[in-house]
Formats: sequence, structure tokens, C-alpha cells
Amino acid sequence: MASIHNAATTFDFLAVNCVPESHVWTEQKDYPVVPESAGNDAVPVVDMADGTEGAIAAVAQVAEEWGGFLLVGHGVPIELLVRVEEQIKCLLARPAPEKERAARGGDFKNGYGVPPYALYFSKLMWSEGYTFSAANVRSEFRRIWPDGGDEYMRFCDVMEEFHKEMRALGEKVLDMFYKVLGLSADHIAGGGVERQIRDTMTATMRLNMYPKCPEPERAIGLAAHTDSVFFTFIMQSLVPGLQLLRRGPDRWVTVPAQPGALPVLIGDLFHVLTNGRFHNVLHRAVVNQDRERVSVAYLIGPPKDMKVAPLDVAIRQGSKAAFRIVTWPEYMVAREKTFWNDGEALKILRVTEDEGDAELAQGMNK
Ligand SMILES: C=C1C[C@]23C[C@@]1(O)CC[C@H]2[C@@]12CCC[C@@](C)(C(=O)O1)[C@H]2[C@@H]3C(=O)O
Ligand SMILES: O=C(O)CCC(=O)C(=O)O
Ligand SMILES: [Fe+2]
Repeated sequence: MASIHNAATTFDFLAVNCVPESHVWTEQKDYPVVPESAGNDAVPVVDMADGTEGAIAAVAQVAEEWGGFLLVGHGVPIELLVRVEEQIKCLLARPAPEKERAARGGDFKNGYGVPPYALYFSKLMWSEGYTFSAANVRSEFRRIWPDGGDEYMRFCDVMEEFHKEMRALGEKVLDMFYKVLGLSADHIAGGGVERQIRDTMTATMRLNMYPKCPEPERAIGLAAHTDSVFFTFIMQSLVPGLQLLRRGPDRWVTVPAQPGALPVLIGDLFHVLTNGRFHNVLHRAVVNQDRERVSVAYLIGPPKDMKVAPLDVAIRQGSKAAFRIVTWPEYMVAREKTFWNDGEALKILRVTEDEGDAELAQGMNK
């Protein structure tokens, strides 16, 4: 599908009183929407402070059936989350020429502009945002503030504090997932691949701003997608908008926006690591007429050169690896052709019966 826009198109969302043709998404395949907290469709809550065996069994069920949940008891101060939100609003309220100076595209994979997958759709989404590597905050944001200064320092200090907290939380959540897979603390601490993943995983941040929309049912904030990474933490303002797809019957379930609760979304590469056991959840962000919404996706993935394949512990006795070995960049390139076909991406990596018999697929520890 041809792209009709540049990576860093600025659009004055607040200047229009209807959704222009360039942003209309009514022809997309769609499913009914379940409102917040409805019976069996209430998004599960995982409390990290609950260290019981029962809690691990509950995480197992949620990871397999939902692929997404609300994390509480995580210890990240709410007041820090509030400061992160304030800083994002300040950044994205800067004048268009300043944001365009920091545009994605060309030599810059990171920066201001539409997310990479937007280039594969013919319509624009009702959002703007900024993508950057969490390890490079200070150099990245010199593109917005070339001379540094107080605003630059405040922004970088808050983002780095957030990164420190989230990276540490990422390790705790990874350990929780490893426990679900049956790995002992000694095994994780040993020199194997599980420890290597934990020590080397990388973080990318995508700051999203969804302006108020005069006709929300005709637009989409972020179109349906799975994240390619291991897993993603979402920090969202107190305005709902994130929805998860539940299958059978297919429906969108709205994630409540609760102070301090962090949505966690399992991505494609964790689905691969667990040999398909953890569900990589299809999700999207919708917009509304009354309130702008801000979110941060804190995406945790492997280093670019790591070869990812099902973990040995996830390949149950008598079965084989269901996915072939891939690096994250290789997977992202292969996935480009599948964006308008929900759930198709991982088929690229699936090992066929014949290949499986020929034992082409191997576990990650081999
Ligand atoms: C680390 C990344 C994952 C991501 C591409 C990116 O380089 C930065 C943003 C991420 C995001 C967010 C919106 C949807 C998505 C498909 C996209 O185009 O940009 C994801 C990408 C992904 O998960 O592969
Ligand atoms: O805004 C949200 O809640 C979702 C953001 C998201 O899915 C993403 O940036 O990948
Ligand atoms: Fe996402």
C-alpha cells in the first residue's frame, strides 16, 4: 500500500471541526467494543506485591489468555508518572518548526513523527508522537533544544528517572514471566540465555499524544497492531483509549485508566520465546471528543544482533520449536508486508510441518 505522507507531517488537529478525508478510517475491519470492566471482559490486574504461588499461576493464565494486563504494586511512584505526562505535553506543544527539525526519516530512525508502521497505510492516524532510544535521551533531545537550557534539563532528567525505574521493573516482570515458565531463581542467575536476555534487553520509548477529535468514530489514534518486542509497559493519562482484542467472539476490550496502574502488553518476540504459549496481544488506541490523551509505550526488546528463538524450557517434551531463529531487525523487515492483515505477521516465522520434521528449527539454547 502506498504511503501518502512523510514521517513527520505536522497537522493542526485542533483547527478542524470534522475529520478530513486524509484521516478517515471507517473502511477498516472492525469488531464490537466492550466498555470498561464488564464481567469476564474486565482487564485482569496483576499485583506485583503479591509473591504467592497463586499469583504466579494467575499471571500464567493472564499471559496465555489475554497477553495484556494492568500491573499494580510495582513501586514506580505515581508522582513520577505525573511528571512524565507533564513533560510529554510540554514537548508536543512546541511549535511545528521545532518538532519538524527533530523529524524521523532519512538518517534518523528516531525522532518526531508518525510511528514506522504508519507509512504502510493510506490514511493518517489521529495522533502525533516521538520515538527514541531510552539510553540516548540527552543526545536525542538536543535536536529540539540545540542550546540545552532549563527546559531541556528538566525534560531529560524526568525521562531518565522514568527509564531507570522502568528498566528495573522490566527485569522484575521478566523474572515473573520466567517463573511462570518454571525457571528457578538459580537458573535465571546462571550464565544461560535467560540471564543474557535480562542483562542486555533494550528500551525504546514512544511518546504518544492523541488530541481531542470532533468525530472520534471516524478516526483512529493508533491502528491495531502487536508490538514486535518482548513486552511493553504503557503509561497513560487518566483518559481511557487503549483497547485489547479478545478472540471468540472477536471484540475490543477497553483498558481502564487508573492512577498508577500500568498496562503491560506481551509482544511478538515473547510469543516466540515461549514457543507460542504467551499471547501477543493485538491492541489499538481510540480517541474521544472531550479530552486529549497522552501515553508512553516503554518497549523492551532484545539487542539488535541477538538471535531470538523459543527457549528450551518452553519447548514442551515431545514437541519442537514452532518458530525459526530471527533477530529483531530481521523480523521487523519481514513483518512490513503484513500490517493490514491482523495476526499474520508471525506466520512468517512459523516452522512448517516439513521443516519441523527435518529439524531445521532449534531452541535458543542449542
Ligand atoms: C522499538 C520499536 C517498536 C515499534 C517500532 C520502534 O522502533 C518504535 C515504535 C514502536 C511502534 C509503536 C506503534 C506501533 C508499531 C508497530 C510502530 O510502527 O511503532 C511499534 C513498533 C513495533 O512494535 O515493532
Ligand atoms: O496509547 C496507547 O495506549 C497505546 C500505545 C501503543 O500501543 C504503542 O505506542 O505501541
Ligand atoms: Fe503498541
